[in-house]
Amino acid sequence: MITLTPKTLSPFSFLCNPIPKHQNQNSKYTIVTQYSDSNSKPTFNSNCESEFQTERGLKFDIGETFFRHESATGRDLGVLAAALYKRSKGKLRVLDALCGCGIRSLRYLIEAEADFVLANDANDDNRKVITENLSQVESSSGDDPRWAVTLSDANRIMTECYLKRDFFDLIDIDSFGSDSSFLRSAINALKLDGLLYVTSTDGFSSGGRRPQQTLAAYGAYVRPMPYSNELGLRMLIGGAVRVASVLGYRVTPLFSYYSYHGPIFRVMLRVNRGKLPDNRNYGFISYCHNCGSSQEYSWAELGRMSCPCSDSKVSKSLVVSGPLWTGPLHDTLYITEMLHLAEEWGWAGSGSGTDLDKLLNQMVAESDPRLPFGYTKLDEVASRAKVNSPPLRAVMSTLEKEGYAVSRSHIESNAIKTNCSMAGCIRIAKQLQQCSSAE
Ligand SMILES: C[S@@+](CC[C@H](N)C(=O)[O-])C[C@H]1O[C@@H](n2cnc3c(N)ncnc32)[C@H](O)[C@@H]1O
Repeated sequence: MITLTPKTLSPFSFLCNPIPKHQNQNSKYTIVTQYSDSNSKPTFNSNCESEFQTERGLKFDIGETFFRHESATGRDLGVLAAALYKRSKGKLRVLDALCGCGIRSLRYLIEAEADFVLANDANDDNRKVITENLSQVESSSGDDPRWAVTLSDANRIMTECYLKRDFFDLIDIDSFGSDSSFLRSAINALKLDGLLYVTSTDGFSSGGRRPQQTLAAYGAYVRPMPYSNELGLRMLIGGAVRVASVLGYRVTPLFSYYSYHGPIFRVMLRVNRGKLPDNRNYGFISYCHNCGSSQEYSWAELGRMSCPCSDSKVSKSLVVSGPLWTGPLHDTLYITEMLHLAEEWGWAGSGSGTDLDKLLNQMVAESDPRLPFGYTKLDEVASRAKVNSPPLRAVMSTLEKEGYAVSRSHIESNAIKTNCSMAGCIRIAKQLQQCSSAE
């Protein structure tokens, strides 16, 4: 058994040329450093110090592992995306690279019906609890193992898989802080058209207060803007775009999810052969503190940044972040199918009474291709219009009546996504104030 602590990590930076991937790669899984021992199935006994948890009806133990109840929604989304992948491809091999207690592995096995899950965590102490949890699932189906546990550094296990041409359909990177150091080996260990689910919890730098850190971790200089949490998602995707392109791959997001618990930024990416998008979807975003408008710039336009407002203070007022992913945050078709699957499973739809229902519906609405990046906070509109904060529903229905595209934002409750300018929103806020004063 090889057990490494994060400090013994090698970044494997010598691996510059990816091994060719084959879509239907069926090689037998042989490289795990430690298989679970299926003959010594543990029982859940009353001597356990920690109590069992349940999630979507599944029982599991967390022992002394790091576990966040608040991440259940992120796990729901991962399972839905994985289940759709399995339905369309007929096969699903998952690498849960930083598995904690193994709850994701369990859910990928049971709910997404993964054919095989490799549950890995660098912490040797987690072995018992991961194995206990996964032992609820038969360890093999015929001659084929259904799951295995390794206690290795994530980069090491992913690189070993890559070198053995043992590719996965889905790799889940649920890391502390930034995901950046795992991206290269994860992308290498994925099958073509595979899914990469990455997480970042370094909300401080995503908020734009640490541009030097975001530059180091994600290759993007990110400044504070009113929609900083969306920039955090765009920075995460942009970081993956950059690493993937070095290796000859391109990534596109299936969904992007922000949760204020943490805060946590999660994106599900599809990885395929390709290059950086041509001046599209990977560029710069500006925000003018003077007029509140935002713009997108390609690399070619870098020297020509200015704000449409003609105020002389403009150059001081304009802040720019990038390079970032500037394309869609969700794949409309995929997220819609996820919503339908959630309804089929009783996780969403009438009577489910869950936040997942609301979240998926908002994500579908957000994925309207007419909507630009960012969102407009109604408090900012009110402050610029010098009126009370306008009611969200009234603003949305006025915008719709005027022919604008509009949706709520899953990231910020009192904000809208719209293709109406800040000036237009200010006008509407003033009109609404006048109407309410006249009543
Ligand atoms: C955020 S927790 C995982 C939570 C789990 N995925 C869940 O949904 O409950 C991060 C885990 O990564 C493990 N870890 C930290 N650094 C690692 C590394 N370099 N390689 C593998 N595992 C690592 C920690 O032991 C911890 O269990």
